[in-house]
Amino acid sequence: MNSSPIKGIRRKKSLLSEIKVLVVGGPSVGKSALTVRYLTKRYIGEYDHQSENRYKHEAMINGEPVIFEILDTCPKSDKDLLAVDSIQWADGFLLVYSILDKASFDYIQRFRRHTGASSSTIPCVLVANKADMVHLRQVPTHEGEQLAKEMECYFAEVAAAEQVSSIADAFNELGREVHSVRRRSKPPMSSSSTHSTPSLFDRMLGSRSSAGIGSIRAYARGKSDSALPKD
Ligand SMILES: Nc1nc2c(ncn2[C@@H]2O[C@H](COP(=O)(O)OP(=O)(O)OP(=O)(O)O)[C@@H](O)[C@H]2O)c(=O)[nH]1
Repeated sequence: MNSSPIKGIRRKKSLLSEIKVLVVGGPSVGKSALTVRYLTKRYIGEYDHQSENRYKHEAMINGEPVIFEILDTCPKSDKDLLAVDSIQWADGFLLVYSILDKASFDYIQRFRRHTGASSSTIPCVLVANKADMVHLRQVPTHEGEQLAKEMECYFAEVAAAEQVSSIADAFNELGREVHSVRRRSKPPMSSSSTHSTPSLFDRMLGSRSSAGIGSIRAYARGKSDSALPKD
């Protein structure tokens, strides 16, 4: 696995706003299935588990065209939290666990402790995948809801295997959160300017004198939607 994915990305000058999304979660929770569902509307059952994948995708957020740059990560094990440079790179985290796998829920909680991630430090959304297999559920809905409440972020139970629009909703919600942070952290700029959100690393540096990452700055509380959306 390339531990430094950022270096591999050739940055072109673009008039569009870019939103860099890190898809985070333990092994086999469905990160690739969700990402490809979002990008192509198709479900592909099996993916290469050896390498990270990067994608670019144009979308409309708040009526504005944006480029989503998506890094679909590939941890080697439940213990493998992501490299710092991947974390620094991101404008937002799409946090994924599987409702069938308690260890994958624990992975997100460890990632949260590792990074201090919450919507008050960096935009994030929490997605519980494989909701088509409720009979094998290991993580109750209320535990996902509770974690999202603590992180002040959007939450949805979804099934990459069966749904399209609910997965797009999660990516779009993350895009809106990133936009919201940018609006709050920057003075108005001309519409032809490109934008970038202060990275988590910038925020960490900016918070050295304060109590921790979580104390840097709060912004709009995300909404929570625990119901399995019907496409
Ligand atoms: N039942 C069900 N299976 C799913 C769903 N999404 C993904 N899967 C299956 O879960 C397995 C893992 O999916 P991936 O998308 O490769 O998971 P990943 O998180 O990218 O895996 P790594 O790259 O190893 O970290 C595959 O067999 C998928 O077919 C879902 O919504 N429901």
